Amino acid sequence: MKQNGKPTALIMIFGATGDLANRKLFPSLYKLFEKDKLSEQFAVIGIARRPLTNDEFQNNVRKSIQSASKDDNRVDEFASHFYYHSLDVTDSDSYVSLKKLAGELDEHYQLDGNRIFYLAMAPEFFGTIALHLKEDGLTDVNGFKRLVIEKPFGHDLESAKELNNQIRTAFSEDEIYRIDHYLGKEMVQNIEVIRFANAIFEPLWNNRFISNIQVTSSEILGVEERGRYYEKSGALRDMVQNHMLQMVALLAMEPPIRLNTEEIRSEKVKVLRALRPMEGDEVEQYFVRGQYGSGTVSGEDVPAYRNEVMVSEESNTETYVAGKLMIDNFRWAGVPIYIRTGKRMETKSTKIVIQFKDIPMNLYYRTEQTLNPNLLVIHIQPEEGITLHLNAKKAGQSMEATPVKLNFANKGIDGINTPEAYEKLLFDCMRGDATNFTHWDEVALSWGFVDKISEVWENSKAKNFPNYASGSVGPKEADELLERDGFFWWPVTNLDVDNC
Ligand SMILES: NC(=O)C1=CN([C@@H]2O[C@H](COP(=O)(O)OP(=O)(O)OC[C@H]3O[C@@H](n4cnc5c(N)ncnc54)[C@H](OP(=O)(O)O)[C@@H]3O)[C@@H](O)[C@H]2O)C=CC1
Ligand SMILES: O=C1O[C@H](COP(=O)(O)O)[C@@H](O)[C@H](O)[C@H]1O
Repeated sequence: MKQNGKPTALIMIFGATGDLANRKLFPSLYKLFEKDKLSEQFAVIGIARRPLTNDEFQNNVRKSIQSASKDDNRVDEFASHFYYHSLDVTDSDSYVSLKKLAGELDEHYQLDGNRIFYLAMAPEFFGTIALHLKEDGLTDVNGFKRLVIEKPFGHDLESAKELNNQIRTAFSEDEIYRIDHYLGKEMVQNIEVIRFANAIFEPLWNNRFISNIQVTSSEILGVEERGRYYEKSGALRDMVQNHMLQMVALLAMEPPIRLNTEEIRSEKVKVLRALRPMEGDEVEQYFVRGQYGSGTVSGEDVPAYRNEVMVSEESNTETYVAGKLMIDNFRWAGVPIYIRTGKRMETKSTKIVIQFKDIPMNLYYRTEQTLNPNLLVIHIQPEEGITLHLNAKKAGQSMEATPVKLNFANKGIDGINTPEAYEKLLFDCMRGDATNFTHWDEVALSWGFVDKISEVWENSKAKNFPNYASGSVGPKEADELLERDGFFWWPVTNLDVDNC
């Protein structure tokens, strides 16, 4: 049910005193409220163990959105919708009082029994919470019930299946919203539009015209305080299984017959099914792992991964992955899709470069000039936009060609203030649009692919770790991966919209 077309719901945030809730969820909800996308009929119950009064919790909420707003009255009004319930999620008894509070708020705000359960907690609790929600009757409602679940969704295919079975006892697949925050990014959502709304791209979007695709997501940050989690995860599970493969699926999928959740997901699933599987001894041929050593980042000396807090001095965990993916279907046969992601790199940048094949005959050969390949660059972050690299005539008497760039930058458009990924995703969830969340089939196929690689890496110690310095572009083996195919990584720094 909606009020003036706006969604109404009771949102229960499990892990409401944590980092994610404070840094992302409260500010995103506030943005929706400020933009008048939330009706007055909403309430939030924050859940965590530590004892807090409603007033203390509302103060925390106010603090978390301080930088997002100057309007104190709006902030107070927003915070008044927040309630706190202290509960240990493993303690069966405490769900009874949570149910009572939920019922009272439902009535007070006339929420029509709509409930969103947002699990912003460590994944080991996901199954327990879902079971309690069902057993203790919190999911017995007249309205909709939706479960929003954070990553990581399992550690491998087997554990992901186990977790999925647990949450499926309480929620059906279409009630589960598995967050991949990359799917909430403006320019990731734009991939579909660039491809399917432009006559000049879609006819060329195949192995006849594209020579290779490069997807880079590099970070300046190291592992920070997340050593305990990251040691068991590594870049493969942390970034490749989800964000990187999701971007690849969007780039490679067939045009869906309709722009709805089922059709788009079904096309993405087909891409993941077509990923060329690797046998154990092929992993080294297709994938490169790296771990950062000490170095200088943005003028500051930083320690090696092995010297970070909660990290073993002999850690075999990768903080960098580069890989070559082959999609064995009619459209993509023979086109390598290279991916790379790493921590403590020289720059923060997520970019997609589509490199087109050279034209069949270079008419400008007499000038002994090598033409640059046409590139379409999709700038995901920090800058958002598109650059098309072309060749044009150099001004003057000669017929020499010179590279030119056509740019579109989101920030160049008046009034555009791209919403944060979490803002978009929360709104989608409230509206019941699951397109930008991952379906179980996508999760299972991604784990199936990644498990092959992690099995090999876990059973063979990387002899050369650390193999790249903090602040660098990663290990040399990643360059060799492309050199073997006659390609090179397009440097992400020179392709910026701002540099054009
Ligand atoms: N932080 C981020 O940017 C991102 C986080 N995630 C994922 O989101 C989830 C939460 O991350 P994050 O916010 O960083 O984690 P934090 O460690 O900061 O927060 C954990 C929260 O869980 C609560 N909690 C812990 N144990 C219990 C318990 N037994 N019963 C009730 N509450 C409990 C804690 O409060 P208390 O101690 O008071 O009980 C706290 O509110 C994780 O799955 C993480 O992987 C995903 C992407 C980004
Ligand atoms: O999910 C994760 O993503 C972040 C990178 O996200 P971005 O939006 O800043 O590109 C990464 O730092 C983190 O390790 C990972 O868990």
